[in-house]
Amino acid sequence: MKKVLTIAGSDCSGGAGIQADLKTFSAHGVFGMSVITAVTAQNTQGVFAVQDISREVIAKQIKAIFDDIEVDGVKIGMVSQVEIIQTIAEELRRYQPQMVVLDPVMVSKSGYHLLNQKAETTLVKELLPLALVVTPNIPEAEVITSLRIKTIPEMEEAAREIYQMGAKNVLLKGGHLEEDSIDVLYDGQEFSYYPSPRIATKNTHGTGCTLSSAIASNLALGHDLKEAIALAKDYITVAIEHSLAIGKGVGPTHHFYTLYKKAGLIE
Ligand SMILES: Nc1ncnc2c1ncn2[C@@H]1O[C@H](COP(=O)(O)OP(=O)(O)O)[C@@H](O)[C@H]1O
Ligand SMILES: Cc1ncc(COP(=O)(O)OP(=O)(O)O)c(N)n1
Repeated sequence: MKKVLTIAGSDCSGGAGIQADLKTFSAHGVFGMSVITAVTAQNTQGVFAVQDISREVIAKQIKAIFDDIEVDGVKIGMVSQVEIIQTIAEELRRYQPQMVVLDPVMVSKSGYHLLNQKAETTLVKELLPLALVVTPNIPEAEVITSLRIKTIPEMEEAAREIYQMGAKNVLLKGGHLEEDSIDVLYDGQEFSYYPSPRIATKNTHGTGCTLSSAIASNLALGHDLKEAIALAKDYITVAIEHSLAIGKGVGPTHHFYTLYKKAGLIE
């Protein structure tokens, strides 16, 4: 069985972070493991508190996994502080996993800063070069490049700029566009496009976490990057189409719709 690791924060309400990542891994039939970087108190309405895990404990979690288990894929999500980013980068340089997907989580949908603003440049400098692909959403790409992004040509320009900062591949997600939800991949040579019609739902909590974990799973399963993204895009589209009206705010996506359907558990 392929083994995939998420290095990310915990979302106690189960919609994003570590919890979304582990559900995504299970839905892909890979064995999920987690290094927790922070514990958040959040739900479908907002983020109320964050407790970072110490850099020593983060380093020890990474060591415990890599010293014992072969890791086929890694996804990096919430990494809130400069010291935490430096620790993760040091450990990844030591263990050198090849299939690393970096989701540069900055601000939650509810507007909470999950990444300390001082850490934005550290994330780009330390983690970008270690990733096979980085998956910013439009607001994150705007922060990284200082460009304004509203259109596909503007997404292409930003993806090129992030590539020039040291990323091997850039997948700029289009969930924040006004019309269709088109994700744009730049590999340094050409652009590839992953379109889907915009699904009319407010329940999109954890979409970015889910997409990056699905890409990491597909890479671990042996797909090349373009296939891994295409399959992940299909997965997130179904998960959003069948998203769950849980809680009073922005509900989570459905990770097991296809599995439950095949098993006859839902109509
Ligand atoms: N309403 C929507 N309809 C269809 N796809 C969506 C919708 N919202 C987000 N997506 C898709 O979900 C994935 C995550 O994108 P996005 O929401 O931009 O990330 P984030 O959660 O990091 O803000 C992308 O593949 C994007 O195209
Ligand atoms: C612990 C934690 N990590 C990441 C996020 C952001 O997740 P994302 O998939 O970008 O979804 P939204 O929060 O933007 O809906 C998070 N909220 N918590």
